[in-house]
Amino acid sequence: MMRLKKIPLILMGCGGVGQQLLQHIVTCRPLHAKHGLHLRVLGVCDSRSILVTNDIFTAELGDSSLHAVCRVKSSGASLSASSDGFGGDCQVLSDSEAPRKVVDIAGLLGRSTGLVVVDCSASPETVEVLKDIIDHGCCIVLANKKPLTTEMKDYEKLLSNIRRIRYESTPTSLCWETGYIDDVVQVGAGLPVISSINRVLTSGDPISRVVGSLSGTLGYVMSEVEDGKPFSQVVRAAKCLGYTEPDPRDDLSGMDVARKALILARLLGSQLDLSDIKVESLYPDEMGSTAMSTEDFLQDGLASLDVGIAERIKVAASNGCVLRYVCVVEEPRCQVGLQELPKDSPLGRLRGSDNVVEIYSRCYKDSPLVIQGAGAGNDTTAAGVLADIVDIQDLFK
Ligand SMILES: NC(=O)C1=CN([C@@H]2O[C@H](COP(=O)(O)OP(=O)(O)OC[C@H]3O[C@@H](n4cnc5c(N)ncnc54)[C@H](OP(=O)(O)O)[C@@H]3O)[C@@H](O)[C@H]2O)C=CC1
Ligand SMILES: N[C@@H](CC=O)C(=O)O
Repeated sequence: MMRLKKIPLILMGCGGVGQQLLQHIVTCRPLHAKHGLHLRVLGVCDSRSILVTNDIFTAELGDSSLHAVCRVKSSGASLSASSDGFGGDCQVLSDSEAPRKVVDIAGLLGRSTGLVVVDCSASPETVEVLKDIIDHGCCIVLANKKPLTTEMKDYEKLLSNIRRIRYESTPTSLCWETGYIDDVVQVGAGLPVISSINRVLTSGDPISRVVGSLSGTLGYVMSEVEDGKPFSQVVRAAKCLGYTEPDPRDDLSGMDVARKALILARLLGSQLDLSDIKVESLYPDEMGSTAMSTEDFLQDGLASLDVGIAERIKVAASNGCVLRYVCVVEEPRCQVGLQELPKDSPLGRLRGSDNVVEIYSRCYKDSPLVIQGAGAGNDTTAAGVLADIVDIQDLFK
C-alpha cells in the first residue's frame, strides 16, 4: 500500500473562508489519498480560542470534529463556548493561551515533521504569531492580506529566507514557506499573478506598471449598479455571496484594494507603506468604523450613498464609459480609485466579481500580459488556499 505523506496543519480563522477550507479538506480526502497525501489538521483557531488535538505528534482532529467546528462557527458561536461537542482527544484553550499554543506547536514540529499554519482570519494581530512561527521553520499560507501590509520590517521578516515566490490567485490568497528543508518560499492559489510577475522579473524584463481591477466586491457592485440596482442592495448581496471583507467598509474604503496594490508594489521592490498609497473611498469619514457599527452601516448608512453612486455611473455612461475601481502600481506611484473607462476596454468589459491584472514590461510593452478570472468568494478562495497547501507538499517527508 502507498505510504501517505502527512502534512500537519493549523488553521487560524474559521469564518466563511476557513470553514470552506475545512470542508474542502474533508471532501478532497479520497483525491489526496490517491496522490499519496493526507492533510493532518492539528488545530483550528477563532478570535478567542484554539481547538487542538491532545497529541500533536500522532493524532489529529478527525473529520467529524472538523464538521462540528463548521457547525459551531456557522451558528456564530465561539469555539470556547462549545468545548464538549468536538469529540474526545482534543481540548479548547482560550485567550492568550491560543496564540501561544500555535507558537509552541511550531517550535515542536517546525524542524521535524514540518507544519503549515494557514491564516484565514482578517486580523492584523496574526502577524506576531506568523513572525514567530517562521523562525521555527514552518510554512505559512495566507488568505489574510494584513500580515503582508503592515510595516515594511514585518514584511521583510515574513519574507526572510525567500528563494522563490509563486502566487496563483486573486492577489489575495498567498502561500508562504520559509526555512523548511529548502529555504523556499511560495505564494499561491488561483490566478497566476505573482508567479507571472516573477517569471517576467527573473527573465531580466523589468516591470514598469501593473494595472488591475482587483476587488471582486467592487467589480460586482459596479456592474450590478450599471444594470440599475441600488448600490446599498448590491453591497448587501456581495456580503451574502461571501465577496466582501467581514466589514464591507474595508472594500468600499478602497483599503482592501490598497493592500493588494501594496503587496504587488513590494513584490516589484518598492519600499512603500500603506499610508503612501492614494486611496479613494466610496463613503465619507462620518460613516467610518469609529462612528458606526458594521450593522448600522449596512442597515442605515449605505442607502444614503445610493443616489451619488448611481449619478456617477450615469455620467460615465453618458460618456460611453463605465466606472471601475482601478489599482495602478507604477513606481513611484501607487494609487487606487474609481476611473471612467471605455466599455470595451479590458477593465471596462469586466462583469461580476472577476478580477483582471495587466502587467507592462519591456517585452509586454504594447500588448500587456493579462491575467483574468474569478476574484472573490469563499469557495474560490478556499480552493486557492488548499491548492497552495498541496503545492508545497514536496517540502514534507
Ligand atoms: N471572501 C473572499 O472572497 C476572500 C477573502 N480573503 C481573505 O480571507 C480572510 C477571511 O475572510 P472571511 O472568512 O470572509 O472572514 P470572516 O470574518 O468570516 O472570518 C474570520 C475568522 O477569523 C477569526 N479571527 C479573528 N481574529 C483572529 C485571530 N487573531 N486569530 C485567529 N483567528 C481570528 C474569526 O474568529 P471569530 O469567529 O471568533 O470572529 C473568524 O473565525 C480575510 O482576510 C479576507 O480578506 C481573501 C481572498 C478572497
Ligand atoms: N473582499 C475581497 C475578497 C478578496 O480579496 C474582494 O472583494 O476582492
